[in-house]
Amino acid sequence: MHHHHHCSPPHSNAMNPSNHTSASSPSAAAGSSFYRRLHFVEHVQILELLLALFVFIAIHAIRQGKRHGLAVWPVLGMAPSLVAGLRGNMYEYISGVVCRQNGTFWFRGPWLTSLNCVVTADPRNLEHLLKTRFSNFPKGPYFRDTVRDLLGDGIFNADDDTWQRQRKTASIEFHSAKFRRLTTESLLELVHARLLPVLEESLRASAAVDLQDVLLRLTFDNVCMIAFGVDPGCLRPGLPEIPFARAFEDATEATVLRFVTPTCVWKLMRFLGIGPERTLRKSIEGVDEFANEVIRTRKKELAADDGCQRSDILTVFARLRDEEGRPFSDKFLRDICVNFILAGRDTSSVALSWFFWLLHNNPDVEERIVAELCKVVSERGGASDGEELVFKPEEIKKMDYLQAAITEALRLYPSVPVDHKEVIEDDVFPDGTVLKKGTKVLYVIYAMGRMEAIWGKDCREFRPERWLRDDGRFASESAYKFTAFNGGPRLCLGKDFAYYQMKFAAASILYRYRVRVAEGHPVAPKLALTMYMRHGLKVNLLRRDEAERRKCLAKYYG
Ligand code: HEM
Repeated sequence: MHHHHHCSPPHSNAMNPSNHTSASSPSAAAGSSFYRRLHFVEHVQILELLLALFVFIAIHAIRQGKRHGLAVWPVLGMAPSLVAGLRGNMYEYISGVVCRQNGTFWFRGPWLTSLNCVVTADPRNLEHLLKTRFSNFPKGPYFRDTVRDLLGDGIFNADDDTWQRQRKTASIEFHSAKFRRLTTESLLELVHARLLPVLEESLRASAAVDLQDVLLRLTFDNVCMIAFGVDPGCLRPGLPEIPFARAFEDATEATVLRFVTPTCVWKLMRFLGIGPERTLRKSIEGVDEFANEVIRTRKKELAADDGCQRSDILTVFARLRDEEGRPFSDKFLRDICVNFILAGRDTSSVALSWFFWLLHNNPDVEERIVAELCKVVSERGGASDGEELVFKPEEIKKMDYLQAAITEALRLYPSVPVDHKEVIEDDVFPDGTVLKKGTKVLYVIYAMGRMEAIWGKDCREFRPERWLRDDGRFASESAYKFTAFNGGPRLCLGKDFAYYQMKFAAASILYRYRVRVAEGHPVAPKLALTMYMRHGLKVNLLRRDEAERRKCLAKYYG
């Protein structure tokens, strides 16, 4: 692997002082002109002076930009440059900067804000951060403070012991046979009794449908079944609004808003109960109401019948005892469930939405997936049962090309486009970046999927083949290069489940339908912690019949 992230010719280290000499010449020129002008001071308009000063500062800021990646303005830091990014695609914009700076740069926020941070997309730094020096890079107090009202002490928001204990228990659970049965059964029910009928209805009515919305409903219902053992029923004909889902979404959005609001401002708003903080309090009440009801019912159930067959997260944790032999509090059980719902709610559906959009633009890949599905079905022996066909878990496992195509979609459109950590003790990144205690580190997962240094010249192409070995089997990549699921001890716990879910849903849809994006539908990422499609994904469905499936099979396996 090569480590230089050359998108532009190699240039000096960001900290290199040698640039200072060249930076001082415009200052000298501006200075002498300043004194010359002082002679005629009565004639000089204040406005003109200010203009000169501005030009001087602008030249200096832009020169600094050459070294630091973005222009650095007095007082405002790099913030003005971001406005340019806000108008276009912010992720692309940041990727461009990080690429030009060889993988890492310092973002300088406006004075008196806490926005200074190191931005990186260098696999060496990622390995250092996520694995080698894991304990030196927790989520940190800033993050915890900001999301505590919604997430409490749940796994997403916890560090150290609180995190470790939940991680261990949940990890054992996620790898148990019982849990696997729960995921396959819940998904079978959701896809066949709910997803396919909704899609069939849209086909029959020849009406466009927002596939992202439908998929979001699917995974929300699914993760609630996994976490709570309860199906909230978002994915139903007519696509009804479910108060719990609404409350959950509002609470997440209002929490995210805190990250772009100065801390003292949102804390004051919370104290006064106004603005988005009012919405947040109300929606958290909505979430808690639902959660507490489920927890109450479950505890009664468990007390009445110890041999209860459930294997959802809530049941598993409700049975556990802490070191002193006491059961966990209802509040802690609530935190655990809410965190799992947040983690597993939108990531898979958003990934699938980008996946279907990429297929629309790459019909060859779509045909090859269909060919693989047909091949797997043909290996069953016996009759293939047409429209009623249900993929079996061992068949899903055999679909290497589909796995590669979904992974390739996640490389280009990672559901979590940026993530962050905080530095506990002074440290140095493998690329030489010096980190002081308390520094915030942003890692740009989105940019990492588009770096020539990592993926080669065709890094921007959708090419599932890059994930396949010569024998056609899927070959995974280092978690520090392909970072969509995070890496190290905090690797996504739901990764295997997510793949199963995405593959099962995608296979079931593609076997029956051709998914065409509605003409002229605008596609752009939304600026949020999860990479939603800003305008959803309006699609028309066309029936894929047996003749067409055979054609695909013949083309690739004939
Ligand atoms: C395409 C789908 C998914 C992607 C791309 C994804 C990605 C990620 C990422 C990037 C993280 C690290 C977040 C952080 O620490 O800041 C994470 C953590 C986590 N994910 Fe996923 N995820 C997906 C699906 C799921 C699903 C379906 C579940 C559960 C049902 C899940 C459960 C979790 C949990 C519990 C964590 C926290 C792990 C820890 O902190 O120890 N994920 N995921």
